[in-house]
This record gives sequence, C-alpha cells and structure tokens, in this order.
Amino acid sequence: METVRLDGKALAAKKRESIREGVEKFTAKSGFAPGLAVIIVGDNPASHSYVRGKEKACEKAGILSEKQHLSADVSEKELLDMIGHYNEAPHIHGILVQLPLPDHISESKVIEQISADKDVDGFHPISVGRMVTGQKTLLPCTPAGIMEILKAYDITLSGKNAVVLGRSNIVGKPMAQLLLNEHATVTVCHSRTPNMKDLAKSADIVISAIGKPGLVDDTYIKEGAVVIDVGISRLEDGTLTGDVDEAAVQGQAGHLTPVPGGVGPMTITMLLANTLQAAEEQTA
Ligand SMILES: NC(=O)C1=CN([C@@H]2O[C@H](COP(=O)(O)OP(=O)(O)OC[C@H]3O[C@@H](n4cnc5c(N)ncnc54)[C@H](OP(=O)(O)O)[C@@H]3O)[C@@H](O)[C@H]2O)C=CC1
Ligand SMILES: Nc1nc(=O)c2c([nH]1)NC[C@@H]1CN(c3ccc(C(=O)N[C@@H](CCC(=O)O)C(=O)O)cc3)C=[N+]21
Repeated sequence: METVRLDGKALAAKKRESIREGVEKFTAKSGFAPGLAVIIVGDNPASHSYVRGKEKACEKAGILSEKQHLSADVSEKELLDMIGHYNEAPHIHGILVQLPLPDHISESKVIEQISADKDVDGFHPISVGRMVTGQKTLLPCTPAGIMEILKAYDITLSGKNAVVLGRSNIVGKPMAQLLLNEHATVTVCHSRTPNMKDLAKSADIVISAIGKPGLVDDTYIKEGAVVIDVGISRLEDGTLTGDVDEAAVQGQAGHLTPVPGGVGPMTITMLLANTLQAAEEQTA
C-alpha cells in the first residue's frame, strides 16, 4: 500500500498564518502584542537551536519574545525569582523554561513556580489536572500538535487502538491522555515493557517518543497503521533522524510523519497558539 506522508511542516505553515492574523487582531484591540518569555539555562547547543526556532517563529507571528540566557551554574533561587518576576510582568503572557535543566535545579519546583495562566508548555500540575479531567486548558505543545495533524488528515481516533512508546511528562504521558480524551484505547510502553513490539504491531496508531534512531521498523507496524514519529536524534554526520526507520515502514504504514518536517514544526506552532490563547485569557 501507498504510505501517506503527514506533512507537519505544511500544516504548521497554514496554522501559523491564521495565528498571525489572530495576533494582529489581538494587538490592534489591546494596544500591545502577546508576549512570551523564554528562559534557557546553560549552553546545550540543541536547546539553543530549538530556542532560536521558537524566537524566529514568534517574530514572524507578531508575538514579542524575550529571551533570558542563564549560566549553567545559576542557583535554583535565581531562576525561581526570575520566573516570579515574569509571573507579575503585564507584557508577558507566556513563560517557557527550556528543558532539560542542570541537575542541581529541581525541574518540578521550576515548573510549579510558573503561574498556571502563563504555562504555555502545559507542564504545570494545574494544567495537567485540567487536561486529565477534560477541562479547557493550555495543552502540552508536542501532543497537541500531533492531535492537530491527526485531525487535519481526518484520522479517526474513537474506538481505535493506540500505542504510545515512551512515558515522559512532556510527551508520552500527555499524548496518551489526549488520545484517551478522544476515545481511543491507549497502551503506554516504556523501558520495562517486555513485549513492546507485539503491542505496537497490534495497534491502529503508533506514536513513538523514545529517542532511539531507527528503533521502529516494519516488525512494529501493522499493515495500514498510522505512525507518528516524535523522536529526534542528531546523527554523527549532523543529520536529524526519528525513531522510525522510514525506509522499512514505507509501504507498510498507512500514514507516516517524516523527521524533520513532521511533529517538530507543529510543536512550535502550538507554542504560538498557546501564547495567543494565554494573552487573550489574561486580557479578557
Ligand atoms: N518533535 C518534537 O517536537 C519533540 C521531540 N522530542 C524527542 O522525542 C524523544 C523523546 O523525548 P522525551 O519524551 O523528552 O524523552 P525522555 O528521555 O524523557 O523519555 C523517553 C522515554 O522512552 C522510554 N524508552 C527509552 N528507551 C526505551 C526502549 N529501548 N524501549 C522502550 N522504551 C524506551 C523511556 O522509558 P523509561 O520511562 O522507562 O525510562 C522514557 O519513557 C526524543 O528523541 C526527543 O528529542 C521531544 C520533545 C518534542
Ligand atoms: N520547556 C520545553 N518545551 C519544549 O517544547 C521543549 C523543551 N522544553 N525541550 C526540548 C524539546 C524538543 N522540542 C522541539 C521543538 C521543535 C522541534 C523542531 O522544530 N524540529 C524540526 C527540525 C528543527 C531543526 O532543523 O533543528 C523538525 O522536526 O522538522 C524539535 C523539538 C521542544 N522541546
């Protein structure tokens, strides 16, 4: 069978245009632009490259972005104080602290310090609680972006078997929850799952968020299944690659997101959407 490529990049371009129009209306009405504070700690090149991508996207959408670069040995208190400052800043509607953080800083303390109203990553326990109970909230960008891809390609979720590979707080767990909210039957696999391949092979939808290049080949995929590749790894030659062995699943999968050009561009798009949503809610 022909594998349909799920073009996250093209969908992201379309959505960003409509977000740009929403931002323009917001700015005309309120007299100020939506504002995003991005805090990055340390000198991890991958993190800096993602943050550059976010800033560029904000600029194109008309969102004000304010970057704070802290050194890797900054104290936890200093970071918490900076977040406290942005919680009170009227020109900032969204706060993002780029992960991972250095080991001496508690990720959960930092996330809880962000005001839930400004939690554009959707990682705060209040946001997570609202998501789990099906209330309106700011949703985590990567899983929300994947839901938009599935919707844009009319992929039915209700009654389908979905298998999520990975159980991180930022991708795997919220992904499973959003699929469940749309009435899929969801299985979550992780490093202690003995029969991950069999579980994946039985699924209508496989979402891989592990970070192991090429792990998912045709032996994991049922004929016609929808395959979403969240993984991003940089190979020695500098190229980016996903968890899915694209050549192996070609012709076996019904649908497949490429890496790059699949989930990644939609993650940034949902960050823009969340920042606009947060600004609208804070000024309503
Ligand atoms: N496209 C995008 O927008 C984004 C992409 N990413 C990418 O997605 C990938 C996952 O990110 P993230 O969730 O933050 O990663 P984490 O490292 O936090 O989580 C990885 C998960 O994979 C599981 N795992 C690791 N090895 C195996 C294995 N051999 N078999 C089964 N399960 C395994 C781990 O299990 P356990 O819990 O038992 O340790 C864990 O649950 C990375 O490549 C990351 O770069 C991340 C965010 C956004
Ligand atoms: N607080 C926080 N929020 C995050 O959302 C967050 C984070 N920390 N830490 C790291 C991960 C990773 N992440 C990506 C965002 C965009 C692309 C992306 O745009 N990828 C492009 C390629 C980009 C390139 O060429 O470098 C693509 O897949 O096509 C990828 C990964 C967000 N994350």
